[in-house]
Amino acid sequence: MFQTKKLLLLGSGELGKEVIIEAQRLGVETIAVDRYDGAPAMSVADRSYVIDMLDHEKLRQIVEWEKPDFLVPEIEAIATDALIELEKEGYLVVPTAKAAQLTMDREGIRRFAAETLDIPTASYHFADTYEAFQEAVEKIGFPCVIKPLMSSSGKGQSICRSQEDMERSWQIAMEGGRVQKPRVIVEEFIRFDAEITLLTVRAVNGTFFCEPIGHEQENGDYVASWQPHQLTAAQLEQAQEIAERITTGLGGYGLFGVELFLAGDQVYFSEVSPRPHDTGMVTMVTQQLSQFALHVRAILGLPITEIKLVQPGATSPLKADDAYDSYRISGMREAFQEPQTQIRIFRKPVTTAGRRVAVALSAADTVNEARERAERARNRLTVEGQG
Ligand SMILES: Nc1ncnc2c1ncn2[C@@H]1O[C@H](COP(=O)(O)OP(=O)(O)OP(=O)(O)O)[C@@H](O)[C@H]1O
Ligand SMILES: NCC(=O)N[C@@H]1O[C@H](COP(=O)([O-])[O-])[C@@H](O)[C@H]1O
Ligand SMILES: [Mg+2]
Repeated sequence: MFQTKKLLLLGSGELGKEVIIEAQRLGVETIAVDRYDGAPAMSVADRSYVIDMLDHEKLRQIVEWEKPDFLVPEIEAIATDALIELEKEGYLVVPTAKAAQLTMDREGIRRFAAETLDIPTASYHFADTYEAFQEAVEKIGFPCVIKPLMSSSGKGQSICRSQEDMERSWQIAMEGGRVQKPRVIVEEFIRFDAEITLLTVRAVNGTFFCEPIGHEQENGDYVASWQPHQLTAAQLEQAQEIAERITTGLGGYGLFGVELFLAGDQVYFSEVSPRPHDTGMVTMVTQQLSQFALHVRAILGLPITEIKLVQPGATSPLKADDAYDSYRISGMREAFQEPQTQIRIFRKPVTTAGRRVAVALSAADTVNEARERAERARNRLTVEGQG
């Protein structure tokens, strides 16, 4: 029998699917877990489980049953207190249980970055009643950004521009959060020139940075990403210093997506994913080792040498316009007219309005050309739904 390590993935979306593929390439046995059946990574894993990952006991049961060598969170919404316990019992949580716990909600990571590590961020306040929210908005001033503590891909997020927006912003946050805890972060609105993800790998032989990835967001969810994004020498130095400090603070081995805002000479930390990042899907066409391959190598305790950017590239995500119980994606023949273009179809079983279902990835001699190619390819794809 082939003896190998076992990796258990908590969260099985499009990013986890690529992690599993990379782990399998290195001979690792893979188990995918998510809250619903037919999640993308499940189709490529050795086996899978469907549980409520916020349920401490259920999570523990699966871990005790499978006894994995690596517990790899793929989303934030996990019973992280169970991960803390399991780590104490000797399980290896990627990158660390502390990283999973601090990034599970916005308060943990924001306080850690701004208050413990003294890293520059937008000013912020937390509120768990409408009255406290009103006070927080008053302190921060308009415009400000309102987000539920536990959400991702912009769910529940809004910009509050004036007194008239306040009730609406509170309501959006209450409906968009993942747990029914009425707590929000009110953030100063940063008028940034650009925002980037700095993929940072902590491996057995040191910390490595990928070329910065530029991206654009609409309603808190990404709509375009490209690599490289040119930074001035001063910006790059600050960005790498922030990334080094935050990832050292979280510890462990793995890849992190450090989200930063660039405003003039100032670099602000926004948040960090202790795992591959959606905007980092671009590395599947730009780097010799994608963010997923780097994550797996680092997790396994294997060394990383140079991270080579082979050519500029860009991504353009395809989102469903509505909720469909049954749907198909058409237009691949037309999309593939674009040179140096690939498509990843995630095969999510159902859609909701705005749910990401596929991504177009293009390479070119310049970032601009790659962006145009990816966007044209994605525009030729359509989500045709029923029900
Ligand atoms: N304080 C801010 N000032 C200006 N823009 C902001 C601010 N906070 C967030 N944004 C915008 O909203 C986007 C999403 O915010 P954030 O990353 O906090 O949300 P998220 O739900 O965690 O998204 P994801 O899970 O995709 O990373 C940011 O990338 C940025 O474009
Ligand atoms: N910004 C975080 C992010 O992109 N996470 C990715 O989206 C999946 C959830 O998608 P869903 O909400 O469509 O199920 C997650 O499992 C992960 O792969
Ligand atoms: Mg973000």
